[in-house]
Amino acid sequence: MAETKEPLLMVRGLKQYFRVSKTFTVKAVDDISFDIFPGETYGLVGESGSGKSTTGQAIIRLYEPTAGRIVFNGEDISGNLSKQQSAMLRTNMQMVFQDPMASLNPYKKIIDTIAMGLDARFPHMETKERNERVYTIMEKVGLSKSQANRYPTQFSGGQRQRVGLARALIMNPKLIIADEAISALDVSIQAQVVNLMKDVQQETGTAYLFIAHDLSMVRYISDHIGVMHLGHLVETGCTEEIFENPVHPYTKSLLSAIPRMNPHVERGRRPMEYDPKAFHIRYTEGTAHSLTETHRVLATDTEFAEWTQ
Ligand SMILES: Nc1ncnc2c1ncn2[C@@H]1O[C@H](COP(=O)(O)OP(=O)(O)OP(=O)(O)O)[C@@H](O)[C@H]1O
Repeated sequence: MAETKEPLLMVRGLKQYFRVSKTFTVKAVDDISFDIFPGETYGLVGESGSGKSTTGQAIIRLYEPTAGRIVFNGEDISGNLSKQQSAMLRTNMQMVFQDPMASLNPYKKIIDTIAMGLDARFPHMETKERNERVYTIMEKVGLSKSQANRYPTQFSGGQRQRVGLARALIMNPKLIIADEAISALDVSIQAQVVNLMKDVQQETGTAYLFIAHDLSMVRYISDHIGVMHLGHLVETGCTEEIFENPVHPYTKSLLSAIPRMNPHVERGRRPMEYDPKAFHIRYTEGTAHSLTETHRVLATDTEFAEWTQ
């Protein structure tokens, strides 16, 4: 079981603030902690602006974290990175973005886009081997070798996202951060890409940080889920626990907003009002050997007692 292993990624007290003016600081991510285990998927959900993307970007070190610790693959990567740590990160952690068209260079052939990581990391690799590796990975994501010399505009949205996944997979990463990777796709294509991601995970053992707002897809792919609201991780636990027994009012409100076919259920949607400043992390440390094993909720002691009665 995943929980008996050491976490692949440990995030502790991560804060990512942006100073936008002399007097105003955006607390995009405010003191969040969670673990991702090797080969598992951690779904990060929450409304727009809740800090999901910033969390992913801080983890892959597009930013210098304001505070907190990020331990990845046994290395503390929260401070200044050594050359060796940067190389480790560029190989073992990859990102797949929301808009495949915007993240692919339209003037670059697919073969060269997919090989970008290889070219940077192994500049002296023989062309034959490099191309063979690209063809293998293309096949893995359901693209054919004959498409390698085409340009992004010659692909559909779903195919472009397969290219994005191939570009990440070619480095054989331990963690892929998929930031709204399926949101721009048609619903039927979303399912195909998510199934592909699951298959790839089975085969390669890569872990995912799956950032999304579509809760049904998140439920389908994730082992654990974290719910973000206004920069806070208000609740985290295993997927079934969160869906079957949500504790935090925000999670309840988010789940109640999933569209249902039944009109009576539709009427039961609940708005959510609470003052996030009044909350603190009730369960910061799990009593068992892993943090994510404990269903953690951001709440005051009294509120927590009330919800769990
Ligand atoms: N570089 C930045 N400078 C200033 N503010 C930022 C920056 N990046 C993000 N923010 C702010 O941080 C907050 C969180 O943004 P973030 O993009 O992480 O949210 P999100 O949950 O991913 O939302 P979405 O789903 O819309 O992308 C927002 O208020 C955003 O405006």
